[in-house]
Amino acid sequence: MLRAVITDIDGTLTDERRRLSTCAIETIRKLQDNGVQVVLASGNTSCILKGLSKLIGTSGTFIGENGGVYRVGFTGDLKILPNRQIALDALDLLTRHFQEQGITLDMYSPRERFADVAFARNVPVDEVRTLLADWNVSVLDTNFAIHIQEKGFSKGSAFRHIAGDLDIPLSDFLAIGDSENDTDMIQASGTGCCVANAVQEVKQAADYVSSIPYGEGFVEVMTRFFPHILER
Ligand SMILES: O=C(O)COP(=O)(O)O
Ligand SMILES: [Mg+2]
Repeated sequence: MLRAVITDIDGTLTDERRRLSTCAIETIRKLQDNGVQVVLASGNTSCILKGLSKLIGTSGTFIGENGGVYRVGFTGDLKILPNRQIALDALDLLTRHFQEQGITLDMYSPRERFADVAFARNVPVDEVRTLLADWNVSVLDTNFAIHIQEKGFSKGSAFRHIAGDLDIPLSDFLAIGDSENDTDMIQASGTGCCVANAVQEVKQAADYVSSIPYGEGFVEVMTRFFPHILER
């Protein structure tokens, strides 16, 4: 039985300019108030996730940095899993490579990250992947940023830890997202969904794709799967 939701943020609860959708927030509050645990799962930093959990009104459980960090409930400790040094060493190589082309990487929240590194998409992600092909790192393009992290960590891997800690089977979760960093989380859940603006890889992994994009698409999916709460 569906009793928890794990949701991506950028592109799923926001519009294309990263502004939170107010109807998605209202929907999360109704779910949470009616006993459906809502977990945020994002490439964003734990600072942002702590604030959003409180201000949106979720369960307090979140995944940050694409599975590099997670916390269970508002009082849980922040768990930091990967070795960030590997990502920093890879970043060094990228910085020198793009510097030679006169391009400076535009880093996102470098001081607030414990597990990965993230930068703007003003360099070709394929070139980044080629440069790091032999490294023990994953390269993720979220449509909002490029992230580098030690291999073996993802939203899906942190999701398994969280489901175990909460004692809720993965099959009782609905997962929803939009980008390649959401694919394994969507596959691991009992009900995998995505919004209409999702990339093709995610649409293929999902059981259900909304007909409308972004936050309104999130509301559409939740109304379909939790009609007893949201259609009242
Ligand atoms: O941080 C990003 O690049 C994207 O974040 P998201 O995982 O919430 O879409
Ligand atoms: Mg996203």
